[in-house]
Amino acid sequence: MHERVIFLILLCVIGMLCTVIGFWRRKTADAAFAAARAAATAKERDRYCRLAVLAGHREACLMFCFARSDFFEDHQPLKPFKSHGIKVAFYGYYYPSRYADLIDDEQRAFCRSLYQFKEGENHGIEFFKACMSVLNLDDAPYHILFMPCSDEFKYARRFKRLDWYITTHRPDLSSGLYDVDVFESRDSLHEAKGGENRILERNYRITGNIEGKQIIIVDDVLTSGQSMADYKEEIERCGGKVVAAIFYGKTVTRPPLLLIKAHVWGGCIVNKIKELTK
Ligand SMILES: O=C(O)c1cc(=O)[nH]c(=O)n1[C@@H]1O[C@H](COP(=O)(O)O)[C@@H](O)[C@H]1O
Repeated sequence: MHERVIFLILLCVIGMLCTVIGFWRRKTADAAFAAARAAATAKERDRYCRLAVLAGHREACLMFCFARSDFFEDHQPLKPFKSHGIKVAFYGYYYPSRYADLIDDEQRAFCRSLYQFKEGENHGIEFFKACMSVLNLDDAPYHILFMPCSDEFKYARRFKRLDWYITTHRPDLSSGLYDVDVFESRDSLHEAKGGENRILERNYRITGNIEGKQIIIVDDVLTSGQSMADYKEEIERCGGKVVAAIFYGKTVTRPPLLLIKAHVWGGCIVNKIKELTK
């Protein structure tokens, strides 16, 4: 009986200790995360962000991962890679707006320029030139096909200045802006349900003659690559051959939080060992 009481008291003490430690751990994590968000320099931001990750802050994990895209991403801007059997290059990482508080000024500025490209306020010529040059294709001429978007108006507004640039400045290329008829509006793709298995409704048809042409696809954002693969299928059905695709942005991927935590904990342990063995 006596032992039982002692055991229960011990359990209560342990429970209370865990609650207090958990409370202060959360407070520390919140404070470190707030400091990371307010940090004036990248170094300070990195330091506080690491502290917040060590204290288990979820959003800090994402912030840390977005700051180290060179480590966590499989693909880097302007470094071509293969996706769905297509050679692909992109200009920079796109961070969806829900992550706006977790990225730095430079990343935010890039996303702003991407939105401006989507809205037709940014012509995208720098993006186009940069991506085309890293593709290293040497079998011109190539025919450029733009990805049909949610309606005809947005399609023309987004790509008309690239069409102008290609027709006036690039004798090695031809523009297929008018090869595609976007005949009805559809919902924005990222709102479509089903993730990578979503059913894509085609709101366009290819009306131009692309038979035998070597095609390069141009789009604003690459996320899963599903719409690129679907467009490739339709282009090939019409007799074109897709040789590459370029994107203004690639949606950043989110590795498992455990991987991010392991990276930060690993770095912390290595630093401590270095300090002790100095
Ligand atoms: O404008 C969109 O629908 C859109 C928003 C967004 O946050 N992410 C995004 O990828 N998209 C569009 O979705 C298409 C790419 O999606 P995936 O087919 O998954 O690669 C592109 O045409 C983008 O314009």
